[in-house]
Amino acid sequence: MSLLSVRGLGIRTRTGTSLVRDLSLDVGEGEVVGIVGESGSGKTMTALSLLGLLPEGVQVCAGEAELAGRRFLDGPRLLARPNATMIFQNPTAALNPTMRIGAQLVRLLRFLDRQDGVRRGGDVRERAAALLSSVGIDDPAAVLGRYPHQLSGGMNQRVMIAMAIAARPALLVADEPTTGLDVTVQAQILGLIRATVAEHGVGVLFVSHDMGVIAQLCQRVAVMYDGEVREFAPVDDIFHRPGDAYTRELLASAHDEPLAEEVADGTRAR
Ligand SMILES: Nc1ncnc2c1ncn2[C@@H]1O[C@H](COP(=O)(O)OP(=O)(O)OP(=O)(O)O)[C@@H](O)[C@H]1O
Repeated sequence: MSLLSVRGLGIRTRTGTSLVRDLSLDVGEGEVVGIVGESGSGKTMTALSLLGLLPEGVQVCAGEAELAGRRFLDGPRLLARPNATMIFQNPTAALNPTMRIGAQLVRLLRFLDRQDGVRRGGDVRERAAALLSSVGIDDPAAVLGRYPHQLSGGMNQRVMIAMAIAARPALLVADEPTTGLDVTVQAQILGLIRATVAEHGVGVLFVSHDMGVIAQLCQRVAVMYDGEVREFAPVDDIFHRPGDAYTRELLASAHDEPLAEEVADGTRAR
């Protein structure tokens, strides 16, 4: 059974411009599903709609979505907050610039405790430090005392991922989380997402315009063009047997012969 199931999703502006049409996809437990496509194809709107985070003036107009068997989206109505969290492209902007990392994490953990109605033992600051360790931050005590602008983009992205998994979501939605990071840091963050999937069994919906990143991380891929899914298939099919002319165009423009070889010889991590 799918963890996330989206059927016939439609998104439009309040003035009637259609942004996404009849989009269907699903994500299994422990699976990373990519959404790829050129700028403006509707990837971000799709991701935001699933968390009830569409910008002012943009709304879901059709379709339904279920997470772990519970319907949370029914046409324009968000029935419940899905057990999903989001990782954004620009972590430094997504964090509060005026608060130290420790204060932000403590506030989040207290909020989550209240939400769960659970009184957890242990010092909340220690739990915050443990959370940072779990995302590969070697000196959590020092990082807790810093402001976001005092950390690198990659470090802030680790903090964002720590915050995203603190809520123990069933689904992580990541929108270009490695765009703008240098290649080495990008590889580390992708490794962290992979490790998170392995450890917590979450499903991931991973938005990217980068076919290379998609090849490294995803098991299945939805290719979007102009608000529609043109092809939804296993990553090997997308790279080796693309069924849609637009997918072939996207691959050609990515100039990623080496990546296709990686997929073929199995050196690509899954
Ligand atoms: N706040 C908004 N109000 C109205 N239309 C919007 C808004 N934000 C984006 N759009 C439009 O929605 C369409 C889909 O945009 P979206 O951001 O989902 O594309 P994308 O595939 O994620 O592109 P990118 O890779 O550049 O982020 C585009 O035509 C865009 O202009």
